[in-house]
Amino acid sequence: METVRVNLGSRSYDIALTHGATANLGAFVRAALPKTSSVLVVGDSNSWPHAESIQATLTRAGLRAGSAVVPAGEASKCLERLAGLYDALYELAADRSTAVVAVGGGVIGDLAGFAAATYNRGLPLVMVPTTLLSMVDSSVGGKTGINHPKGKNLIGSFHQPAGVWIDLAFLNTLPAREFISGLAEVVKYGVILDAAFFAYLESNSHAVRTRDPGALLRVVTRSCRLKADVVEQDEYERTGLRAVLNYGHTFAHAFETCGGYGTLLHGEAVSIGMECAAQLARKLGLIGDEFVSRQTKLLDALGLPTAPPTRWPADDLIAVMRRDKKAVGGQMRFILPTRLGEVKLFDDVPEPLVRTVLESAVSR
Ligand SMILES: NC(=O)c1ccc[n+]([C@@H]2O[C@H](COP(=O)([O-])OP(=O)(O)OC[C@H]3O[C@@H](n4cnc5c(N)ncnc54)[C@H](O)[C@@H]3O)[C@@H](O)[C@H]2O)c1
Ligand SMILES: O=C(O)C(=O)C[C@@H](O)[C@H](O)[C@H](O)COP(=O)(O)O
Ligand SMILES: [Zn+2]
Repeated sequence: METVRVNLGSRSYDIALTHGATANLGAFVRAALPKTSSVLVVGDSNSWPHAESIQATLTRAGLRAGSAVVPAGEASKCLERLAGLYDALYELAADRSTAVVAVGGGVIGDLAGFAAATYNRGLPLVMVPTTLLSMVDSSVGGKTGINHPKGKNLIGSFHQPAGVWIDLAFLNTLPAREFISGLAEVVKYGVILDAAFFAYLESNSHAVRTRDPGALLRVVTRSCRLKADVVEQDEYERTGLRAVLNYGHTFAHAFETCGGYGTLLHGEAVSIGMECAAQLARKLGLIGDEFVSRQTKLLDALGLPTAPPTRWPADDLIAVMRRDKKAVGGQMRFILPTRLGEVKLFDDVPEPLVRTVLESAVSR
């Protein structure tokens, strides 16, 4: 077992990286949360087989374990499903030591995490990510929340988990499209923080895409460490540093929102968003053609899309971008690359340039 430590003072926690060792999760939860005697295990209709066996494991460890299942998919990041989790916590007679155990992808982590952040004004949270995307990104760092029909993740809070339990064996049941979607956030780390990691992905794209165990462990461990380093320095996205994790996301969130949260997977939208951000940076003279083509080639090699499936009206996309959480006074903000391994925040990008990038995106 490997461990990545997230150092946040009294909110520090371990990310445990295992392979097929989930029988030990009870001991992990007991060590992280010695005062906890009851848990609510939350999963979705696809992650449920894993969640059910986790519920049994936690019961064997002497914890009173209730459960709640929500329908799979992005649409579950909504008020109705959140209310269902509050009801389940009430039925369980949850007190402030009751832990929420989120077993699933980013949807379950964000939704159950927000229920944990708000029920009784805050319950302990344990993340058990079961998709690649949630292992490398959403289970780490404490962002929780749900969508507003007009804007992605507009309702939420920062609530760090008490521990993250990654079992790579969970990926054995993950469909290819979902696995590939998670790779977009992995490429993101290379672009924004680590040129050597980007080069590793270029040289090992086949091993990564075919889920070679060694490549997978390296990719997940490095991604968690890179994200933890950023979160440790700017936990609440106040200094602007954490915003680098939003590379490609100004565009991505607009695509997801205009698609009604049902057209593109989050990672697919991020991949297209990174392509748009690179095109924008090239038009601004921040980077050259070589950067753009290396990024596009890697995304292609990993099976990720680089153009939106539909031509959403630029006006609609821009309206969403102006309400993005990073926006200030309706001014769009973009994280743009300045060289491989480095990005900066820009809030003065001329709208016509953004429009050009959006309008040329489908035909690329
Ligand atoms: N909080 C954060 O920091 C953060 C970071 C990145 C993304 N996100 C959010 O995460 C969400 C995307 O996460 P995701 O890609 O994990 O999507 P997801 O949670 O919808 O999971 C993808 C699909 O895989 C299924 N699934 C999950 N585990 C499985 C398994 N082991 N075997 C078979 N099927 C399985 C799910 O039921 C779902 O159908 C988005 O809502 C995004 O906004 C949050
Ligand atoms: O953890 C972060 O910070 C991120 O930005 C990670 C992103 O991959 C993730 O999609 C996040 O939910 C987007 O943040 P948001 O604040 O724009 O909703
Ligand atoms: Zn993301």
